[in-house]
Amino acid sequence: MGDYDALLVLSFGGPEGPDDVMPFLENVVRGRGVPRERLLQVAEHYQGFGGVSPINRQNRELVEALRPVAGVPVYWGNRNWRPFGEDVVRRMKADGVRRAAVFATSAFAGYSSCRQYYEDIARISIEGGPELVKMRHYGDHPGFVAAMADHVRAAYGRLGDDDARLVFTAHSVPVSMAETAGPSGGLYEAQLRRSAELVNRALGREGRPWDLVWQSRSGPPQVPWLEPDVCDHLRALAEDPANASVVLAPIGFVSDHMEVVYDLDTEARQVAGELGIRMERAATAGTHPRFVRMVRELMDEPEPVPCPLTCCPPPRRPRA
Ligand SMILES: CC1=C(CCC(=O)O)c2cc3nc(cc4[nH]c(cc5[nH]c(cc1n2)c(C)c5CCC(=O)O)c(CCC(=O)O)c4C)C(CCC(=O)O)=C3C
Ligand SMILES: [Fe+2]
Repeated sequence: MGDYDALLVLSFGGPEGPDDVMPFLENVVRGRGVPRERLLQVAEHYQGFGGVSPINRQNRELVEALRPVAGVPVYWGNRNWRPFGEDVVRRMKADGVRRAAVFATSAFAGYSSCRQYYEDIARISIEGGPELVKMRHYGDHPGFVAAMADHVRAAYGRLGDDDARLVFTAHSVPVSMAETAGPSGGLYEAQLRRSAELVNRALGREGRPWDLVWQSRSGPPQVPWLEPDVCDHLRALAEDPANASVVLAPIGFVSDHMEVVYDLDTEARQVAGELGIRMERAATAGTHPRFVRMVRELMDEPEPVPCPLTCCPPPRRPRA
């Protein structure tokens, strides 16, 4: 349908050793007004894992899983760390690629999750190089929904408690960014809610409660971000003794990132333990075969209409 001669997996990138951590973080926050203290704190999270984020390994595994299904050569490049998108595009040009489907490792609308990938594409595109066509948002795709549902079901199985509270999480963003997501605003949260509802339904749990809460807040404290934070939510749930256990489902992430292994598996797990709540974290979509097949199905859809340039504008710099 889309007639692509290559597939480019475009991702965020992450450090792969202690010396990578600070240069990586400086790439991420360049000009974004993230306070120094927050940056040093996040650097500690990475150093606690030997300076290695799980994201690159997960992306390598995704690329390997895609090779036999994509039907075209598969490339991988990142915004913030090696292999950088700009270098990969030069290789694609040398290989004679003319028109590549771009699969961003972020499923939803919004500045960080969508617009920034369009900015990456504009920045890395070169004269005589491949045309780069970004695939659509896919949080509502049956492949993503089925993969998440399988992983949530497995978490319920490990917990052995069908009555565990189902708590979906996604990366918090500034309230102003959430309000301007999508052509008429609010689309990041609306898509996440829709996706959570579809997963809940796929589990045969319609009518039973689920929550969508936020994690990994950044930025200066005076800037409001989406709330409640997952740890505060666990504290609120603990007030009702009916909430003896919780399944956390990181629906806002397509693979394990530092935000998942630190903010959920380390921090939220500790809070749950202190509160006497039993907790299981569902796996991210990762290389679930249905999720992998989804990527090829996206390539077979009619070429997606690009988002209008007016939606998901970059945040205004907070004044120091
Ligand atoms: C919505 C969203 C996603 C989900 C969509 C998607 O998946 O793309 C996401 C993903 C990710 N965010 C990541 C890492 C970081 N994000 C930061 C900072 C920020 N994230 C934001 C939003 C999001 N981020 C925002 C509004 C900021 C404030 C600064 C700014 O406006 O840019 C910072 C700075 C330090 C801090 O945390 O304060 C880091 C290190 C990694 C890599 C993790 C790894 O290494 O495993 C990944 C996949
Ligand atoms: Fe982030």
